[in-house]
Amino acid sequence: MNLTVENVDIFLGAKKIVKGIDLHVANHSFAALLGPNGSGKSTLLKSIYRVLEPRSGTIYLDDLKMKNIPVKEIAQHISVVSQFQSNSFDFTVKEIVLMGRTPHLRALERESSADYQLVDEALHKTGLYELKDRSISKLSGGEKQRVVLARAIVQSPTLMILDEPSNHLDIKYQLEILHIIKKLGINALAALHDISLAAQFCDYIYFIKEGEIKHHGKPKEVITKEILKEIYEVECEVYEDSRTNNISISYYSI
Ligand SMILES: Nc1ncnc2c1ncn2[C@@H]1O[C@H](COP(=O)(O)OP(=O)(O)OP(=O)(O)O)[C@@H](O)[C@H]1O
Repeated sequence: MNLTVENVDIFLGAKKIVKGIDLHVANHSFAALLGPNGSGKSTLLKSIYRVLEPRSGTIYLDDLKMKNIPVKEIAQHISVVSQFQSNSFDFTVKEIVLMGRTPHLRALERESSADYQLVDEALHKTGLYELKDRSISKLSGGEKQRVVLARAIVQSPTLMILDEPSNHLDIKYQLEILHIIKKLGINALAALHDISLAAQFCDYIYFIKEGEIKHHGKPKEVITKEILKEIYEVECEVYEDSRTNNISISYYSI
């Protein structure tokens, strides 16, 4: 499903944290939300996956207002990858991943062999198959992060919302997780901190600062030293690697 955020304001307590944001993720694209600590990325994402209610503005899935769509139906379309919540310590990896099928089951319906097949595929994709019978409490931070991604994949979403999905991951798995998301070919919106990786994998970038979208565009249009200085207050040079065509950024020390 396509996501449209229209003129959204979000308050936390008395403070306006997100200010008049417009954003659009459509046509199987992968968009990144980039910005400094405290700029409002998680707050905006939480309003999209309905943990926070915007004070004003409208969020649409296709042309339906999100607040009018039943929660179960939303869960059939949107999956969320955020930080792992540690309240599921008794479950195995496979059991947690299987929970991703719940929105697609009727009351008391048992999972079918097709559901288990999806789980096995997601475990292979995320490099977790060997760990499938291990208790979630016995995983490293990065392994838990991959379990959350695997569960989100088996949910078969048409829109994935990710809040710093590669936070705990080493570089191999950062590359893999972004590659997996890209290959899903669905709409995805991810808050990220690594600008070069966002440039490499994302189709479109939104730069947020102090709760406002300051710039947006294709990676090569908006990842410039001038914009990075404005957003992050650091000096840098932006290069294009002639062999890979990827953007690389060299920062000056402060
Ligand atoms: N309950 C609250 N009341 C007031 N302000 C809050 C509350 N919760 C968070 N904030 C503030 O809201 C701002 C936005 O936080 P948010 O988590 O959305 O930022 P972020 O861009 O995701 O940051 P990071 O990159 O550090 O994860 C921060 O300045 C934070 O201190």
